[in-house]
Amino acid sequence: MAAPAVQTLPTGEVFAALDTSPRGLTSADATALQARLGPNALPSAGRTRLWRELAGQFTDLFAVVLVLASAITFLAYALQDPRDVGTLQLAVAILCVVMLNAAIGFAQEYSAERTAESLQAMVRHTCRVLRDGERREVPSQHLVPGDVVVLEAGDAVPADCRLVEAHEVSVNNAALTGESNAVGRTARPVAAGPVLQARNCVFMGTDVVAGSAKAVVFATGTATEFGKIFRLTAAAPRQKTPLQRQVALMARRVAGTALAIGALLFMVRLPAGQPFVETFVFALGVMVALVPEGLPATMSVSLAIGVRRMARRHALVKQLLAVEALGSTTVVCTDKTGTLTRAEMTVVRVWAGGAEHAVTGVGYAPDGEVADPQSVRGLLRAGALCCNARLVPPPANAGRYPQSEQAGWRVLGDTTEGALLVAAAKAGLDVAAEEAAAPRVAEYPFDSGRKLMSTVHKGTDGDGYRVYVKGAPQELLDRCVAADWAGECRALTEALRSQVVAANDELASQGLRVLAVARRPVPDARPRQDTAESELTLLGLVGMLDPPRPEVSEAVAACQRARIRIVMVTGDHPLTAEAVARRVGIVTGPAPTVVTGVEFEALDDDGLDTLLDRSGELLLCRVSPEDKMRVVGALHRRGEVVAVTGDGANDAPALKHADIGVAMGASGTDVAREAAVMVLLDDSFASIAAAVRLGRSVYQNIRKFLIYLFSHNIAELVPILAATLAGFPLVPISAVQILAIDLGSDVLPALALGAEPPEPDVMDRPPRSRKEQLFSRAVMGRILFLGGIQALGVTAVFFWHIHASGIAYSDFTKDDTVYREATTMVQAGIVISQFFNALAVRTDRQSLLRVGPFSNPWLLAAGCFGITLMAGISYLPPLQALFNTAPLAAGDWAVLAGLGVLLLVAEELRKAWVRHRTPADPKGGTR
Ligand SMILES: Nc1ncnc2c1ncn2[C@@H]1O[C@H](COP(=O)(O)OP(=O)(O)OP(=O)(O)O)[C@@H](O)[C@H]1O
Repeated sequence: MAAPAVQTLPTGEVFAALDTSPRGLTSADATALQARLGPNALPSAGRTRLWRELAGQFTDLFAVVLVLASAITFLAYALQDPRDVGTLQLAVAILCVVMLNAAIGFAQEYSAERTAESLQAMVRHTCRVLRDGERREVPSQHLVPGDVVVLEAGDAVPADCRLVEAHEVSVNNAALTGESNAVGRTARPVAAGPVLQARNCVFMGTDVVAGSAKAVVFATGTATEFGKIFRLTAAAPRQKTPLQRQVALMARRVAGTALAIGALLFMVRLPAGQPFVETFVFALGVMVALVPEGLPATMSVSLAIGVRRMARRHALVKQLLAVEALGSTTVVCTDKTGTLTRAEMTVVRVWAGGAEHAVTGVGYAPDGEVADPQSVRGLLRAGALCCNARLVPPPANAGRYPQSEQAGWRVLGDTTEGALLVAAAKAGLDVAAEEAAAPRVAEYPFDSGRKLMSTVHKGTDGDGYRVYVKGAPQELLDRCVAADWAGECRALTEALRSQVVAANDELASQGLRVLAVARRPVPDARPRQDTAESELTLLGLVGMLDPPRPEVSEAVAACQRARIRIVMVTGDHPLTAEAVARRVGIVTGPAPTVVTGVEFEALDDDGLDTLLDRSGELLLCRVSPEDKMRVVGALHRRGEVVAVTGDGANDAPALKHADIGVAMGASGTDVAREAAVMVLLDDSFASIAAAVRLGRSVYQNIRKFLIYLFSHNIAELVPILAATLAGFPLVPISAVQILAIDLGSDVLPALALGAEPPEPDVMDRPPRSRKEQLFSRAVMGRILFLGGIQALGVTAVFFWHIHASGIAYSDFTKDDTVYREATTMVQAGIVISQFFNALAVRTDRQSLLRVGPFSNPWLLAAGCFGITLMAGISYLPPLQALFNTAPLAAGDWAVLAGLGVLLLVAEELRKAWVRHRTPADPKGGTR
């Protein structure tokens, strides 16, 4: 197969040169060729990345600081005389911290990558291809050279192909050439030269941005031009979300504070007569212990859990950023067809010559009837000839599997067109025979800016050609000069025009999508588009029913409770839009603001701002993708966090511009899916609402474990400072004990908090402000409150135990049993109160009893693990030796448990007070 010459061949010779035919390959040939050539895919990234990822964990700033601290501690141990085994333990413990941290970070990144891969696999990558003379939809991986593919605006080009038919087609070759402007393509032969420059070829990795085409595949997989230049070298660095950056910044600040506290302790204790090396090692230990090592990893795990939960609710998030932004969404601009409705169009009314005709039947099965079919056959024939969609009958074995999804009739292509084909069949038309009798010679494809589509056909009686046009009635009516009135051609007078408009309004107000159909004769096969679409004769109107999705009303209500504004942005008629909006609950009031594309375009920026200022229900109808982009930009400027849905190729700019671009996974184009950060597998609005709910809960969960983790730092630090100030010669809790808490008993509850299910009232609050800092005053306040109670408790327990012994401060040594018991009580006190703390932080302002103290079993298990570990540290001799601890009496445990309960009660009282003070939580955010 001489690929370089393929561009020079006349279209008729392309098929033979590529061993195929205009009917495409046979399935058997395609399967055999696939077995020989392999799938049409590019190899995935090499495995070496794993090692790079692992190594990357040790180059992190925290890791470097900790490795240095460990090296200094080893050195200190070597210089000590006599050598203290505790110093060695500390050095080893710090190294363990580094290892553990690297392991968590690595596991998290590895699983995030696997998740991304499996999410990727959930999005369909299919293309339309002719096999055995029939149009089929197959996975792009199954393409082989010789396949004849059908391309439409919005498709990603699945392989390198030579065009054999091109209708106003243009492609974006940016991925291949860097040139981002759309370039026109033709089916005509071009001169020999580099294939990449051939204007009659399209290439894998590029997108069709307009028009439609038929093309023969000449190279697949690694043999494509894209495959040749494709190198999966270093993957693009993964962007950190603002939330991750905030946490990283905070962790760094805390690390800086820890360093300062370490230095302060060193300076305070040294003049108090403590030996230099020991004091230095102690200060270093405190510093290391206060650094929140596992925090960034816990944060990423929590985001990754959010991503997985969203995937389960049919929302695939391509960037972590979206998880975060979803939680603060304030406006959702949503499409109508497919998102709020099922996109299952059925023609129920046909209007022609002043009379309305009902059509019966549901779904795409052509079983039903058109009242008085004779009088609408011409209209339905024209509509059906001007379609690219195909009706697919149920498979032969469907009878055996009546429940199967495939059992019914399906539409391949646009469902609006599918409905027209079904209506034509119900009127007794054989569309295939009509197509054969009046073959199509040219096409001006549908685009949502023009809202029209036209095709040119050979006249059946051999006299010239006919143009058939279908599209939005308003647009089409403007181009009509006459109307077919029961077989008679009448001039379209103002009176007649108003009759058509009234019929259109009547159909639209029932929530029907209305299409007008028209025709005109032309002398030649390739009229200019503006000629083809002017001086038309109107044939009539077709009204289609597209029922709302049942789950949407509830999701709309949830968004309204969550004070998220829903703006419907549709290309449809205002009355259709309003009827559907009422049905799903987007419009409830008597007078929603309905703005059409024409009115919208007349608005300047100030006018647009005033429009958006008006609170209340807003419907934007008959708008183009450019208008959508403008509205997103204006909302964005006003500080709103905007989620916008899109499916077409020209929705891409709006999807990119929005905070959360949401593409339709089932019906959307490849281009839209690439531009979006979230893909809805089921196209449903309800999935957006579900994702917002999960996004909010991810943010809440992150706040929960931040409060949990940072509050215990206070409990670790305060007793040390108190002892230093009180002149007690030893530390109430050693660095190794602190590390045991940070890495032994605290990590799992923090992870369990990150996986908390959404709180029941998460959608009953307004969105969090975009400006709200993660470490808001409220969060800091809670850290101090909870940490303060713990700190006071354990400090009191320590000094009470020391004082009760009656021994003077200066007589205490490290080996003293009373000291070892006291220090064990401090450590156990923190572990136990952290268990209660974890329960306390589960809710922001609700009583824990409302969510149920036992509703997160992972958290309870993690807490029990921590307490068991602590019991081991207290009772097992080897651990006693390692941590310098002693066995506690039952009464001691009871006192410590009392401390935990006290913390929980204090927090419940605080929540009750907050609920009493701000019952409606008007500001949102800090709850
Ligand atoms: N295949 C088609 N051929 C001709 N006209 C069409 C076709 N599909 C839709 N239209 C007309 O164009 C109008 C706009 O359709 P378009 O698909 O751009 O709207 P949309 O913004 O996607 O609508 P929605 O919000 O309902 O999803 C429709 O109301 C219909 O009248």
